[in-house]
Amino acid sequence: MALTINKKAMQPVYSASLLTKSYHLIQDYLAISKFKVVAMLVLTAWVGLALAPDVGRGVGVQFISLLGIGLLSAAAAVINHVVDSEIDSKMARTRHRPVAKGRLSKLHALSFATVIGVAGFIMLMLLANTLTAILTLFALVGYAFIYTSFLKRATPQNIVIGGLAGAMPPLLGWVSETNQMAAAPWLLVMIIFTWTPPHFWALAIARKSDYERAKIPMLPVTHSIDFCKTCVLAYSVLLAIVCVFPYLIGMSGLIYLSGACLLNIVFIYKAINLKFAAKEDTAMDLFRFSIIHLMILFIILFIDKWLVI
Ligand code: HEM
Ligand SMILES: CC(C)=CCC/C(C)=C/CC/C(C)=C/COP(=O)(O)OP(=O)(O)O
Repeated sequence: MALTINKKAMQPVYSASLLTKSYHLIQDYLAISKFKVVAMLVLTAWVGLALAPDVGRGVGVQFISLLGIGLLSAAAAVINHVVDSEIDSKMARTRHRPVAKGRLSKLHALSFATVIGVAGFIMLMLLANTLTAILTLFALVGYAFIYTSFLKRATPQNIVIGGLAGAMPPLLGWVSETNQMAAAPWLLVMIIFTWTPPHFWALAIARKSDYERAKIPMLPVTHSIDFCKTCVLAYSVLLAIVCVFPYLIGMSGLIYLSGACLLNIVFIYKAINLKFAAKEDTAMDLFRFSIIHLMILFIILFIDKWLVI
């Protein structure tokens, strides 16, 4: 009798703790996948796909192609958490990450990366094409191994060179449709490639002491904060120029051009502020704006192409 009562009393407690455990595990999986970054990568891949010549593929197949690109990007992010766990544990911004903190073992994280990575690759092979699968795999290797294991620790130009991997998704989206390379999507790659240095260096300025402590040669550490601010300003001007090219080659129209100019004026204004009139939060403000900038820019690219005649 006592046993039955106990059993009944324990059952809800057991279920609740299982539920809590699963919830925390999912939270950790999302964190090591850099879920928000991957969402942005998939947005840029989607715009690349949407701007490609229509070859009559179904929406379902397009969705699976984007899912494949997203899963391989997430796998790259998980490998980054494993390779960087020692560095992450030394930095205030990253020390609570699941692998750095020891909540997830490296083996557990790598198994997760393998499952989602293989799933993503198979999706691309079966429902997109081999070229997309191979290019996405190159991007994974570029970020997870070349940038994370080597460049990040080797040179202050780490994120300039390594940025190419994160800039690839518009090309991947385009190629998933057409099964061939073209010049136009490379312009979109160039936009993200030029956007990455001011995006990251703004954060690195605000978090310089973190990188010093972890002995990572980020630009504000190896050179000065002042020099880094000059580079941010120079790249924001370069970004404004590169953003005009989709209009110049006839890929996008006046809606895109107006939106891009407005966004880039704000970007340059904030970069000038950072260089000449910085307050405590100016660098983080620019970092946050860079994310909004890229998101709106790609949404405008889509609107310009599809919703306007
Ligand atoms: C080598 C290239 C890049 C570097 C070094 C870099 C670096 C970073 C860092 C350090 C953060 C802060 C993460 C945190 O708060 O824990 C961040 C956030 C973010 N990055 Fe980048 N990034 C790069 C490329 C990209 C690309 C290509 C995209 C998208 C197209 C992107 C989108 C984002 C987004 C959306 C966030 C905010 C994430 C959040 O709020 O959790 N980044 N980036
Ligand atoms: C297949 C494909 C498209 C792969 C690209 C994957 C990817 C997640 C790119 C984003 C780049 C990024 C967030 C870099 C920050 O790494 P960090 O180690 O400098 O930053 P952290 O200190 O926040 O980890």
